[in-house]
Amino acid sequence: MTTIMDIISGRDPHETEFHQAVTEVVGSVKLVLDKNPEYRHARIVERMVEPERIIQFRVPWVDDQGRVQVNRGFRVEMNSAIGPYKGGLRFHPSVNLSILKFLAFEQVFKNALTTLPMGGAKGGADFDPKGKSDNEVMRFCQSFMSELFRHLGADRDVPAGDIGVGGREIGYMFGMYKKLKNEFTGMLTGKSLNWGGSLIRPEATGYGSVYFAQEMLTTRHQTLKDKICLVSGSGNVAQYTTEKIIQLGGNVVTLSDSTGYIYDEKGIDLDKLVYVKYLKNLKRGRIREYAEKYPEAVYMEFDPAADHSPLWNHRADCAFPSATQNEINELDARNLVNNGVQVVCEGANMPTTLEGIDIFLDHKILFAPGKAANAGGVAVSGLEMAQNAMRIKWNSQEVEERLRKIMQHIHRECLVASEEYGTPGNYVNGANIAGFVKVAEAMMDQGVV
Ligand SMILES: NC(=O)C1=CN([C@@H]2O[C@H](COP(=O)(O)OP(=O)(O)OC[C@H]3O[C@@H](n4cnc5c(N)ncnc54)[C@H](OP(=O)(O)O)[C@@H]3O)[C@@H](O)[C@H]2O)C=CC1
Ligand SMILES: O=C(O)CCC(=O)C(=O)O
Repeated sequence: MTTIMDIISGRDPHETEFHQAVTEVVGSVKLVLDKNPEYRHARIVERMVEPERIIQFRVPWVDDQGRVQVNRGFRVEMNSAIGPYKGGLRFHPSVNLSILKFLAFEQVFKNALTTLPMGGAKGGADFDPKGKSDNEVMRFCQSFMSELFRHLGADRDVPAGDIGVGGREIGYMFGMYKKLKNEFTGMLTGKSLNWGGSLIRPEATGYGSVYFAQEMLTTRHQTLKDKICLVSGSGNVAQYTTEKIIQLGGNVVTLSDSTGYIYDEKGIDLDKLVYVKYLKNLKRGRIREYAEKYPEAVYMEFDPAADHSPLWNHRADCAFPSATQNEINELDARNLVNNGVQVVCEGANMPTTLEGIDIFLDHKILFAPGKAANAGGVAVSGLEMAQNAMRIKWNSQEVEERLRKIMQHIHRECLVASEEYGTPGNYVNGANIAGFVKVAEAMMDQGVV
């Protein structure tokens, strides 16, 4: 019998990240398909793994030396069964169709979990903003949007940020869209506060991830107070994960970027975090500089040839991988377990390999997959869309309270689904199944389209 994996690996044999994301979901939803043969008959999964539309385009721009540069831009519109396409844009040299298809696929289930009406998409370019001047980034963003604009709209497709795309890039892209379409609409989220952005959107992914960890700990009558936490990354998600952990009494001892990590045994407090935000968001420097400013911290360079990451080999209670995909492999997972970790909460998308996930599940670690744990970002994007549509603005308490309730709801949904399908406490199955059923039901209602 031909399996889903045969179909996708036959069609696109090199898309390893996409295969990984699909393997994980298919493993969970098999339980649903066995109970609901109508989904098999309607070939729901076969349809879900094929993007509704992929847009690929040339992005030419001129650098500060007057040389013409050419990048490749994409938007993968995966599924619009429950709402307009929604998901971030990633600017990073590693961007390709495999990575964007895995991200768009994950986004479909994540967005369904938020309970808000959003379909799933992801896009970006193999452009590296690192080391570029503001003017170069602006010219790139303008060129990127001069093609993508025709596919976007508040009721059609609403991108946001992701790796390499923050407030600066969203601003440049919004400006170009507005000029080309001569309209001011909420067709991007993550906008600045004074022109349509929502309070708490920058904080939302990190805060939401920590709320999710808190909910998981509550099931074991514990809190984050005094817990030692390993956080990877030092960008948007890592910064606000760290902030919320500190607010809840935990102790964050690591941060990283793609070249290395810092270990600060005394803990990163709110003052040090202010410096990290300045270093990463304004100075656009390297995390190494943290250890130069705070000599109590040590900096370790990553060895690209190493079989594990030393960041995950410290004594700790909780781990919040918040940098990128596949940053925790099987050996890292074993190291975390041997070092006493009880909670692994994925702020990044798919940061753990399939083998790593198995280790966590086998050891009954409280393991939250990214599509549940980091859904707070897109949830507040959904709230930004709602505020834009109503032409109102909620205050930060209101938005954060909605975020907290959404994360509690997602946590409950995951637990309920995992129990209903015979794997209690397995948040991977819970998230995949709860997200899948909502999208599958909408696809059944809407016929074969
Ligand atoms: N922003 C959001 O709202 C959401 C983000 N996510 C996910 O969270 C993760 C982080 O995103 P975000 O914080 O927004 O991105 P940022 O660009 O703000 O930060 C990314 C961080 O991860 C590091 N990083 C990036 N690529 C690699 C790599 N290949 N190897 C090691 N480190 C790397 C970066 O280091 P360096 O500076 O050296 O590149 C940087 O510290 C991603 O997986 C993203 O998809 C998920 C949900 C929402
Ligand atoms: O806010 C959004 O629309 C998308 C955020 C995102 O890219 C993600 O959840 O991975």
